[in-house]
Amino acid sequence: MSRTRAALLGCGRYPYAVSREDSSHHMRSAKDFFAPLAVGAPTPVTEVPARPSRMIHFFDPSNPKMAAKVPDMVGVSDVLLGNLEDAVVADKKEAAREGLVTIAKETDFGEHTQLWTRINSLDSPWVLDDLTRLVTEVGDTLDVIMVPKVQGPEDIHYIDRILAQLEAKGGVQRPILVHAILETARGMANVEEIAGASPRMQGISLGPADLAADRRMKTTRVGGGHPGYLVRQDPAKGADGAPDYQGERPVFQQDLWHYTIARMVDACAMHGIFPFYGPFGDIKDTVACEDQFRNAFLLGCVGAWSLHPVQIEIAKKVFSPSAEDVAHARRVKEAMPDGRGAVMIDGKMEDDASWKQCMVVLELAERLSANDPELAKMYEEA
Ligand SMILES: CC(C)(COP(=O)(O)OP(=O)(O)OC[C@H]1O[C@@H](n2cnc3c(N)ncnc32)[C@H](O)[C@@H]1OP(=O)(O)O)[C@@H](O)C(=O)NCCC(=O)NCCSC(=O)C[C@](C)(O)C(=O)O
Ligand SMILES: [Mg+2]
Repeated sequence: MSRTRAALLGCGRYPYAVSREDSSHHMRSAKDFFAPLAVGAPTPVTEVPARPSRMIHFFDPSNPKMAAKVPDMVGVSDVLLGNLEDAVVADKKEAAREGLVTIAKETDFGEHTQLWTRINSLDSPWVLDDLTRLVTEVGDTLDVIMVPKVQGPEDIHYIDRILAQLEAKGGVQRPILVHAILETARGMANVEEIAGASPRMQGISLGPADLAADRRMKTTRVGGGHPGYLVRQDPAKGADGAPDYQGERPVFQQDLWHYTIARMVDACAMHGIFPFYGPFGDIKDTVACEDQFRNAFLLGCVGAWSLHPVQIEIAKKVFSPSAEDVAHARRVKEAMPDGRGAVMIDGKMEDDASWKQCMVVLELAERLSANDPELAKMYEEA
């Protein structure tokens, strides 16, 4: 804002009045950013650990059948998430919270499976007890807390501080990380600031159902495409040379979530955190689920949610690079060991930039196969 304009608006006392574009008023100083927010809280991480998180498998800790399956899913799912929010009815909220405390205490999650939770929304009557109970009782077992319906960086700042206070109170040894769900138009408009709001930020997921409702999109599906969202080929010319509007014309269904996912991926990449596609509600349509997951994988997401055991395998398949891509990446690395110059491989140009693309694939393949002998074997034979 210019000084004249600031004066005209009656804020002439502040010659450098903070404009809306200047977000620094939301931020702590760079030097304080990695200091604990409470005396006795663990020191924040400077880098988000890149642990395999191809699927975040949701279970309802108040559902005895689902809860009983958790120990068998250790080592099968990269992430197990005890859900306390939507899909858990109001009179089961406490049972879900207590169920999760018990599961966290009694289950050995091993080295490769993380335990996450999704807490109730910040305006709900349950969230304060969710945080207090979980962090002080099982804070050292919980890797990530997923926060629903995040509207802006102020929501993350609130969580950041209260987590530090509770970690200090519970003697938690390492900081619990935070994952935001993008499910409101305001959250979407603030996604870059949300991604950078705290060193605890681990990642962001798309929440397609709440987001669709909040935006007044007209799909009633939980994620996935829509046959009405399409482009149609031009009409062919009729016998008289005029367009034949009545003739058959192929249509191409488009991805309803393309803009949202792409923007979320950029926000996450710019802040060194991880983007995830969210849920795919049509459990029986495993084919379309795989397609949606793959679109997200290709655009940069590292994983998706699994709502039903059948979706774990889909995510594992999609979010692990294919043997073919790994083999190609290796060939490029062999042809250009230091990643410089330009060469031809199978009639295609490879250079410094495509070498980097190959490194993304190889690094992911290495990280995943370190935990998964089957995958390691597949890549070895590729
Ligand atoms: C879809 C439902 C109702 C079908 O449940 P079902 O019982 O009808 O399915 P089934 O095929 O008959 O189940 C077979 C067996 O698998 C078990 N089972 C089934 N699911 C699971 C599971 N997740 N984890 C572990 N076990 C599971 C189930 O208990 C059963 O066990 P049994 O053989 O012993 O009888 C059920 O799978 C379910 O409740 N899934 C989780 C739903 C959920 O968490 N929703 C919230 C996330 S999506 C969301 O919130 C939106 C978002 C982001 O916020 C936004 O876009 O805005
Ligand atoms: Mg939701």
